[in-house]
Amino acid sequence: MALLARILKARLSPAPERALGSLGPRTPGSRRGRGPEDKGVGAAGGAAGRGPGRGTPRSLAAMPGPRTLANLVELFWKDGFSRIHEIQVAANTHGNMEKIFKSHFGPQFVVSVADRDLVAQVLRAEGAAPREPTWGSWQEYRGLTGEGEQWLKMRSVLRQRILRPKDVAIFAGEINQVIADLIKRIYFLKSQAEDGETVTNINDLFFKYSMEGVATILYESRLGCLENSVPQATMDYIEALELMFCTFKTSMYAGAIPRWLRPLIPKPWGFPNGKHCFQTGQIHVDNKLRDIQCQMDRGEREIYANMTEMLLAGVDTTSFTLSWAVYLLARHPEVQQTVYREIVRNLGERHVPTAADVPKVPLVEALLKETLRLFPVLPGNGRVTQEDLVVGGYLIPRGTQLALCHYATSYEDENFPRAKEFRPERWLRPGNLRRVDNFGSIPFGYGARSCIGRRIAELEIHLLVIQLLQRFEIKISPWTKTVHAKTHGLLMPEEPIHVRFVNRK
Ligand code: HEM
Repeated sequence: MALLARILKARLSPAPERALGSLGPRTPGSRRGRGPEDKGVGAAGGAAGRGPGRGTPRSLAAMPGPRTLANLVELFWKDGFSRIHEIQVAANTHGNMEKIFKSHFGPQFVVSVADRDLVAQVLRAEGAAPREPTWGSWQEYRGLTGEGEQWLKMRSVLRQRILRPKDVAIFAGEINQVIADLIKRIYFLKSQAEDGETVTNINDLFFKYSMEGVATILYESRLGCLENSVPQATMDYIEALELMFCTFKTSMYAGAIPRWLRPLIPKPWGFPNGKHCFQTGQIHVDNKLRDIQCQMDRGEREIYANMTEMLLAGVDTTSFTLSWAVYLLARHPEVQQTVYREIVRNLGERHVPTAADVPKVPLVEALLKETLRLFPVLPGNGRVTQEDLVVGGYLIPRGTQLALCHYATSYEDENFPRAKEFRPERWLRPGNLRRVDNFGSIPFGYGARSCIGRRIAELEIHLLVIQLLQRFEIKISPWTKTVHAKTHGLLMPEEPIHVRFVNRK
């Protein structure tokens, strides 16, 4: 049954929601809300953690950080927004004092936390409905799904349906159909290439795969993204999505421009295509509603908004991750060979995998974790403190925007020995693969606000990687040099990646 149908069914007979009373204040490091899996990462609780002393907390005035003017020059003049991830690492390597630092982005004030234990402390102290910063135009879009109680209600329904691997396992059949179409498309593109092997700009291919995959799961309808001739309505939708992602960066700039200056600057921060995407999502949801003849007396708006949000959140994130994974495999043939051997040994050369097969190839799971450690599509998670917190010895007042810099923590040798190296096998230590509280690398976030589509993304990526490697040896094209990452809202390849898909005998 499509995810939408499952959610609607749940809405008609809602499962008991978490008491909203638990939204109340929380002391830092409080153990409330800890799940059974919530272990590991030693001294994260309380106001402890690395940083200045444990006595009376210092005020924000004493916190280090770049000067406002220097920061604006870095961001606007030197295009620092594209290098947010590198700036995180640079700040982090200047010593413990700068594992927590403050910055002004025009009217925005942000405290960045670039230390594994401090990040753990902040996330563990969260309430039931953590708030994210609303910066620039994203706010207009997020307004659709709401915050606080409204968000918590809808999320509690979604959460019960798609947050565990076994919940999403039933979508494997649909995902495999999309994979079959993707593989057909690869053969077609290869046949068009001069050398019969090269596929240019693989992210374009994976964008279409991710979009088709998420739409299939959410709406139980196919968009035709992977067909040779893509339907016009789908083309319009793809265009709207692409434009929408492009506005992310401009909206970040806009958020950093003081309000009084905005009337003087032409408006780049509108979110015109959000509306378009919302409408397209609505058409699909409406179709599905008619299909199952379900009468909804309340909550339709929330469902449209959540479904649209899921589609938006599930396309670029998955496609960039796939592009990075394939790039890393192509750049590291020895790793690719080891993963391939494990697949053949445990699943065979042509067996179409199910969700139950994935744990039989732990190296495929490790490959995804290592890819996301090196290239976390969201290089940081944002939060707004809901009460006063003491972090790293500083008193952070309620309502402060926090940037949790997990790109920086992912590149710390202390957290991951030889952190710059691509070594998927580092995740194979017992208990490491499925641990959710390795705060050094939390590419899907953590806690109540963490990625709701995580299990869908993992299934889409695991099943695809297995089948790609069963069929092809992936080699880097001579046209692709070293590809660097840039932050454009998400951490994405700076140049297009071209690879050769060489048929296996
Ligand atoms: C590799 C792929 C993906 C990555 C790395 C990723 C990562 C993330 C991260 C880091 C967050 C914020 C977490 C936080 O603030 O703690 C997030 C939120 C979210 N993700 Fe994903 N995501 C991926 C795929 C998906 C997919 C496939 C979907 C939908 C099908 C999805 C839906 C969402 C939604 C709806 C939110 C907002 C959650 C909320 O605010 O309640 N994501 N994701």
